[in-house]
Amino acid sequence: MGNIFSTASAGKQTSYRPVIGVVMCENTVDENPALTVHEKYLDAIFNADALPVCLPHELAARDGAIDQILRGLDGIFLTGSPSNIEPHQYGEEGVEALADPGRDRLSFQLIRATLDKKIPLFAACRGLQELVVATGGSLYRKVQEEPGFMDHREDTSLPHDAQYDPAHPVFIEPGGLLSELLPDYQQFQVNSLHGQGAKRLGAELAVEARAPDNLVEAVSVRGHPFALGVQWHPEWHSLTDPVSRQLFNAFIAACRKGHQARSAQEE
Ligand SMILES: N[C@@H](CCC(=O)NCCCC(=O)O)C(=O)O
Repeated sequence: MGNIFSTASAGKQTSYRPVIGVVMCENTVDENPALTVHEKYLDAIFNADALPVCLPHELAARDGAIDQILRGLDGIFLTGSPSNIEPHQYGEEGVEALADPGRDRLSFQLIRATLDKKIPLFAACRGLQELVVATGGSLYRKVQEEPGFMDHREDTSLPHDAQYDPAHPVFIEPGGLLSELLPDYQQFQVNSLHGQGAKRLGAELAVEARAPDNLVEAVSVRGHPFALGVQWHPEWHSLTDPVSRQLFNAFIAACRKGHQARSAQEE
C-alpha cells in the first residue's frame, strides 16, 4: 500500500508493522472537551509489533471518511470504556447516564465497514458490547441484577492494579476461533470490570467463551478471518500474560496477512 504507513517509509524495519485504528472516548481535560484512550491499549498494540493510530469521533460524521481511513488501516481495535452504549441502539428505552454517543456512532460504523471489507477487528469489554449491538444483538444493562448471574464488576475499593487481577474462569467453546488460537486451553482466568453484558446475539455472531454463570465472554463473526470480541481486558499485562499475548499476536498476524493480500491485489 503506497501511503505514509507503508514499509518503504519505515526505515530499517523489514517486517511490516500493521497500522491499527483505535477508538477513543469522549472526556474532559482541564475543562476542555477531549478524546482520550488509555495508553495500555496503545502499548498492547506496539508490543505486538504494530502501530496504533487514534480515530476521532468526527470521522463518523464526514461523508466517506470511514471508507477513506480504512484504506490506510490494517485492523481496528475497540477499547473498553466506563461509558455505556445508549439503550435505544438495541431497542430499549431509558436514559443512559454514562453515555458516549460519539463513540457509539464511530464504533458502529467501523464495525459494519470492517465486517463488510473483512478487515481484522479485535474488541475488548465495551468493544465486545459494541460488536454485539452493531450486529443486531442486545445487552443486559445491569448483569449483577439479573437472576442467576454473578457480579462481573470490579471491586473499586481495591488499588487500581488489583482491580484488573484475574476474577473468574472462562470456558472456551470447542471448534471456534478461540479454540484454534489457544489450542492448549479449554479454560483460563480473566479479569472482569463490566456491569453490562451480552443478552442476545444476532445471527452473524458465534459464542466463543462463557463465564461460569453462562454469560457470553467472547464472540466472533462467522465467516470473517478475524473479528473477535472479549468481555475481559487482554491489553492488561499483554506482554506477560500468555493468553493475552497470543491473542494480540494472532490479531496482528491477521492484520499483516490482510495487508499482504491487499498489496498483492494492487500489484
Ligand atoms: N461500561 C461497560 C463496559 C465496561 C468496560 O469497558 N470497562 C473498562 C473500563 C476502563 C478500561 O480499563 O478501559 C460496562 O460497564 O459493561
